[in-house]
Amino acid sequence: MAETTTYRLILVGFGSAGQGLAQILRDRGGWLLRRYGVDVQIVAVCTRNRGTVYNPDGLDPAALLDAVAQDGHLLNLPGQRDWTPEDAIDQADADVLVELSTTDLATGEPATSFIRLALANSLHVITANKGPIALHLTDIRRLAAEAQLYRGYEGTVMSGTPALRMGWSNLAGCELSEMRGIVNGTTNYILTQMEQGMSYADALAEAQRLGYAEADPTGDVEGFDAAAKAVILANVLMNARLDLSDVERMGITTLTRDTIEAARASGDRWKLIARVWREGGAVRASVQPTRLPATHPLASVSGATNAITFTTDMLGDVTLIGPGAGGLATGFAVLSDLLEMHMLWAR
Ligand SMILES: NC(=O)C1=CN([C@@H]2O[C@H](COP(=O)(O)OP(=O)(O)OC[C@H]3O[C@@H](n4cnc5c(N)ncnc54)[C@H](OP(=O)(O)O)[C@@H]3O)[C@@H](O)[C@H]2O)C=CC1
Ligand SMILES: N[C@@H](CC=O)C(=O)O
Repeated sequence: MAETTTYRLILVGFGSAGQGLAQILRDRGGWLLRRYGVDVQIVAVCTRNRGTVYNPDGLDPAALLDAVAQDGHLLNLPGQRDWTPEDAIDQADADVLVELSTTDLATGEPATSFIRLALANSLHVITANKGPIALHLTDIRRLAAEAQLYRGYEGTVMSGTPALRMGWSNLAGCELSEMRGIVNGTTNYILTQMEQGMSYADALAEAQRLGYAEADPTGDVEGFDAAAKAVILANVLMNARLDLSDVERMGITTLTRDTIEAARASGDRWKLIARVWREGGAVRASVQPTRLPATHPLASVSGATNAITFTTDMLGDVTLIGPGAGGLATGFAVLSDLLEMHMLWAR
């Protein structure tokens, strides 16, 4: 019988992404144990308004999901705690903080403080929250290295589609001169629906219902989310030191249905394109709505699907396409970091 390693997770945030992870553990927990020898237990779930629960022997993912589906909260489950996330990080018997609270691109808080506290308390950290990684990556990396702990943030760019891992690991040894693509699922979904005749407001409401949009969708439609991802790509994969204010940014709110339909009538598509490139000794980044001819490789990338093309010195262009948003895809990103930690790092 292969050795089993147990990972006890504290989840901060149980929205679309947290529930996606719980679904994966509900449906694949046994398979993960057999296939990889990992026993992944959620021991604590902390939310802002929907309750906080703790069981040192593991909470049942199905019960967590049923409670949210039926009651809209966790307040009727056993294991209630009057805990803040800080209390959970201090008091729960756990190995990993999974930080999935709301992204705040102005301060990175409160997520960054949760992450710092977790690292100080000897917990590994996995997050899909773009605030801490776009704003405080250097500090988080340093704290994790000093404490000899894992920090994973694959889900911050293209959710479960491994854009960062592709650049960092699979393309290691190549020099990257440019990265460009569609890195926000919500806006790509909205643009695709508007091409079919749906109104902007209905398309946005649908993107929210499907769990693609940020809690404040201004972050999506005004291009801040894509700009944060451009910063993360630049800083992680090109060793840059960009801030959000360095990104030339324009969202999709200037595009009307008429503009989009007119482009479609002539075979073109509007896409929100993020671009990061080397220029002289500097790294630059932009996010702009761009009209693409139908023949362009990104023109047919539709819905919440994302795509990124890495321009490399040895392979030329390498393109990765896959889901860019959604609970299950983001839950998978967390799982992929956990398995990386298990397979390459923590053993
Ligand atoms: N959804 C997606 O497709 C993707 C999301 N991400 C990122 O993952 C994170 C989670 O996204 P998602 O699940 O969609 O977001 P949701 O808005 O669906 O859920 C956010 C969760 O965080 C909780 N929360 C917010 N603030 C606090 C706080 N101070 N303390 C404790 N809990 C808090 C909320 O509590 P309550 O339930 O009480 O409101 C809620 O449970 C975000 O940072 C997002 O940017 C990254 C990639 C893709
Ligand atoms: N709101 C984001 C979620 C993933 O990062 C998006 O739509 O891409």
